[in-house]
Amino acid sequence: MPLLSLDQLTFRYAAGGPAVVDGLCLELAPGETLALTGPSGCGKTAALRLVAGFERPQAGTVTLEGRLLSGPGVRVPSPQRRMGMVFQDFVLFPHLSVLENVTFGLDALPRPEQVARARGLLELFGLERFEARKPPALSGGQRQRVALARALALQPRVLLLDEPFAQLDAALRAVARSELRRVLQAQGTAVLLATKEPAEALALADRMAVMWAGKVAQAGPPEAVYTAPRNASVAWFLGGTNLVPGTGFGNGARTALGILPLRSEARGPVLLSLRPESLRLVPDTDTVAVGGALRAEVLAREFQGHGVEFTVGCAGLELTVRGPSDSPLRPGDRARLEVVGKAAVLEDAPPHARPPS
Ligand SMILES: Nc1ncnc2c1ncn2[C@@H]1O[C@H](COP(=O)(O)OP(=O)(O)OP(=O)(O)O)[C@@H](O)[C@H]1O
Repeated sequence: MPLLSLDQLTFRYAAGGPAVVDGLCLELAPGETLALTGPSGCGKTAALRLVAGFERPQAGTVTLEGRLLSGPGVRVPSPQRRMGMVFQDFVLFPHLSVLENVTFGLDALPRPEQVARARGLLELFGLERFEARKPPALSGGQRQRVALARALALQPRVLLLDEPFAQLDAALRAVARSELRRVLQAQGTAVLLATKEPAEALALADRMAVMWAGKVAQAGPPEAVYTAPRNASVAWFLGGTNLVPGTGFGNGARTALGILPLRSEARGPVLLSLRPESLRLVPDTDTVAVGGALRAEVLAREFQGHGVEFTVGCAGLELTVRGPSDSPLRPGDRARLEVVGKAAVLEDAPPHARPPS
């Protein structure tokens, strides 16, 4: 039995307004981290607020361990849901020490147990040296970890995290991410995480659900969703892609780039997603044309530190290609393009098969 179920959950902020959560169905297994991801405004926060009990759905249900929390005529108040929450604007008590912040709400336990539990969590987050400090004397990242420790100290059945790393810089975010993953694994806590950073969802989640306009566009393990996006929106959201129309003939498709191997079988007109890392650019130093090689021209080059992203023109298509940061290629250079990965078959209709608008 899933720990938490959302079934056909539908929510509008105003009567007659748009459904910001639109028939949402999700299940969270015990100990699982499920990331809700998708572009800004797709309804991630609204979904978390419905689970937390801050909002009342107009239709559908929220069930925890078989108990109805929200549904027709039922609304269990938020404090009785025993969920831990760290939302974007998490608040610590500034006048209390770190230790007192983490033991806050553990009144039912004898003081030595409160302190032992809080110290155990502070240690897991590498915060043991700061237990006597007050939040204003901590960095943003340290405060963030105290907020997470405080939420976990209450041993919630489900931890709801809404953009928990929003206030951290990129380097600190990567550290906090791996730290949180380690702590969650050690604690076995089930987590529903909302993030608009695809990298965060890909790195942290056991399963992810990409949301689009209040609905789940695609759900599954991060590797599966990344390598086989269902449609162009999901492919774009998870790190950009190249859309290539073609004609499928089983496990391959004829395209302007030649015959491409496919991740799944397709026949007839198809739209394919070819990730930028599935393409490779080789400087074209030969004066003689190489049989079968695709000729490309570098149109633009963006240095990204860990690599370079090129825009190239090839066979009438404009493509994005990732390359190593020391690539000598510059705009205007000619190059050869090699396809080194498989293309994913999208559900979207290819351009020429779309009905005229
Ligand atoms: N209090 C409100 N009243 C009316 N509409 C709202 C309210 N809060 C949010 N919305 C709208 O509901 C939709 C979903 O918002 P939500 O905050 O759930 O999106 P999100 O996916 O969490 O976005 P972000 O990643 O930017 O936090 C948006 O169109 C937003 O403008």
